[in-house]
Amino acid sequence: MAEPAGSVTLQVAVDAPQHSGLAGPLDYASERALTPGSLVRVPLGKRELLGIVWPSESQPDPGFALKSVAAVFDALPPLNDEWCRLLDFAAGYYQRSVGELASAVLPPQLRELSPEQLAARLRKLDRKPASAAVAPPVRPDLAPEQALAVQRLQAQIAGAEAIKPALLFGVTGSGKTEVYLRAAEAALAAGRQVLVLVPEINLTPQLEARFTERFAALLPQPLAIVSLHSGLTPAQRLQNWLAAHLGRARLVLGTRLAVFASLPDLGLIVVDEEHDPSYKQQDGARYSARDLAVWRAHDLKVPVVLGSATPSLESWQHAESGRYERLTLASRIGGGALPRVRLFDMKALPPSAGVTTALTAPLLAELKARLDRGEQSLVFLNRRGYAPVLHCGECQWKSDCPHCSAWRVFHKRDRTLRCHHCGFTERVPRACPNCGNHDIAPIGRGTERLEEQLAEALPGARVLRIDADSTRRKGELEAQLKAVHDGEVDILVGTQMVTKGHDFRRIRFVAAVNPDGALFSSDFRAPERLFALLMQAAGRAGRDAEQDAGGASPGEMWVQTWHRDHALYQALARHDYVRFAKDQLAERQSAGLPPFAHLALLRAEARTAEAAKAFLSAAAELMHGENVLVYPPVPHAVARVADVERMQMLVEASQRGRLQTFLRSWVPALIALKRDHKAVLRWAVDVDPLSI
Ligand SMILES: Nc1ncnc2c1ncn2[C@@H]1O[C@H](COP(=O)(O)OP(=O)(O)OP(=O)(O)O)[C@@H](O)[C@H]1O
Ligand SMILES: [Zn+2]
Repeated sequence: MAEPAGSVTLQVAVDAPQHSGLAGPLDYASERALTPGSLVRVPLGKRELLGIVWPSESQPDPGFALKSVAAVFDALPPLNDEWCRLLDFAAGYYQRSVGELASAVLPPQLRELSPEQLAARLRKLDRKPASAAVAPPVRPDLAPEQALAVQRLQAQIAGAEAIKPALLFGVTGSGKTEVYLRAAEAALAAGRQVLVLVPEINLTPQLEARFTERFAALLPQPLAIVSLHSGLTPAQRLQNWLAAHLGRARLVLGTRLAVFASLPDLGLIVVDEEHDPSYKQQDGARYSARDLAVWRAHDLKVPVVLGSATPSLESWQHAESGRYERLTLASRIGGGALPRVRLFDMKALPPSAGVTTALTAPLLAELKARLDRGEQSLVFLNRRGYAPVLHCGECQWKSDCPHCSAWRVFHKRDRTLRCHHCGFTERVPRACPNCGNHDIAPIGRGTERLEEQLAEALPGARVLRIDADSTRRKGELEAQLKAVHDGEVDILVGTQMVTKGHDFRRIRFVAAVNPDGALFSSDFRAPERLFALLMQAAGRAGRDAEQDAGGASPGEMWVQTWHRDHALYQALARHDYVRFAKDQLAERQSAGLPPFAHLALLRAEARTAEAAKAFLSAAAELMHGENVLVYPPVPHAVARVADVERMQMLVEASQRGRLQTFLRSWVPALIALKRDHKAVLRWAVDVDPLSI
């Protein structure tokens, strides 16, 4: 029966911040019934916002006049149930409102366009020309281990095998990408869409090129292969999102936000470098795209592949317990050897002139020898800038940031002191601002200084630095990577930006010059991250087996360390992730840490540490007799940023369900509690926090 005009009550998810107390979808009146998942515009306070009609039971008459839906995006098919379930789950799990999460993950332009404008964009999609015809690609014959992995995945895709998340544990250069390509091919052939997630925007062009090369002939329709990440222009992002939503895009490649793409025929999810911390969103709704990918695949009963040479300990534990199926690629393509890892004992180094703590005499000699043979090398230092701090030898002044509990980093190129936390930037002073001494000097080194020192020590060498500073402008990174691939670079200096994922064919030698810092961090995940980073870095060396055969010197990695005997380095030297994981998991288990316990972190920020702490202490008071353990509030590792003090408090539960039950009642209580703590500027709950 058609209802009279204005009489339907709809639930609409809108971006009302959770802290406003408007947690769930809100009621609106509508002239006609709308399918759940329809996009609408609705009034909220003085504004008009994008909303999504949310699936719900039929609503009783509220007994008062509701505001009406202002406009309906009729031209756009509604988001489907599966998408709404994903949002519901993620919002609940990470303790945010559905509307807030939806607004964070939908293309920003959707919020700005009117229904007419959106309809015009949709028409524009129809006018996209098809790509030029290309020859079918040549596919390499699979190595035996690859073939086995592909076969297992194909069995799941074909429905011949029960669906179970697969952990593709493959050493660097073992051809994991080829396994993704074959699995994707099977899913595409079955008429399904494929979602491929990568941790870094930087890695998307390379991956897009590989997938396009493989599938361009199979998928000639316009927009059949698209990417989704925050580096796109708003118009591109909307276009690609729409293509996915309409089912035109068959293959979607993207960063963590792409896990929320609307994909009506989704049939396979790939998460490359699944251990990478970038999969965790670090503000707003702090979701883990990796974990949501696993949830989404489970919900849809489609296969998901998590790939890594150094899986997260969470995933590894699932493989050990049998919840995930482990698919192993133990050898490199072409039978190439993994690079030999040499732990270089800094204590044993005889003091000699001209030797700095990073560029030791033996390291320079090795780089020189490689240079003379025309081989490429990579020097890895995870710190950008020229030097982490400037120092006055007279009065001991240091270049601290006036707004943060951190040093300002010296950047020589533009002669600035820059705070990497709050961005505060000043010209480098000519003399010590404290005592006037002219002799102020940098302490320590970043990539910029390393680059300079290398160029001085090895005249004639073509040294290139790649880090966040050298790649600020669009296209710079691509150009720099191309120079490396084309052999126009002898020595590449870089941060972790260059250690991840790149298929460098010419690099034979990798040196990590100062990695010890993370060994003694208070964060229990620091060793896991360091190990992964160094394994990745090592993995950039000697990737081309033909060069091995061609008599080039063996691929090698040097680690300059003061702690040669540390178990982490010993495992690294043997490429023994399995042993490393076993040791770490034993430690985690005896300490009651994840994956054997489940954590949430309550963070609070205020002008004073006392105010932040008072809120956290009061929050702890709220939870009497609960099944969770609360640790005392502690300052954040960088306690003050931009004049704001940051405190945090850890909550631990033995089971995920218990933690969730607890959070469901605690978070609303925190919203109320905040009203009595006016000095608190911001607070947030981080579920499954990554850095502590
Ligand atoms: N079966 C195969 N035959 C020949 N070459 C292959 C095969 N599989 C992969 N390759 C090539 O081997 C190289 C390494 O593969 P790939 O980049 O997929 O490794 P990976 O396991 O993803 O490495 P990493 O973890 O270091 O990124 C690539 O250049 C790829 O084209
Ligand atoms: Zn600062």
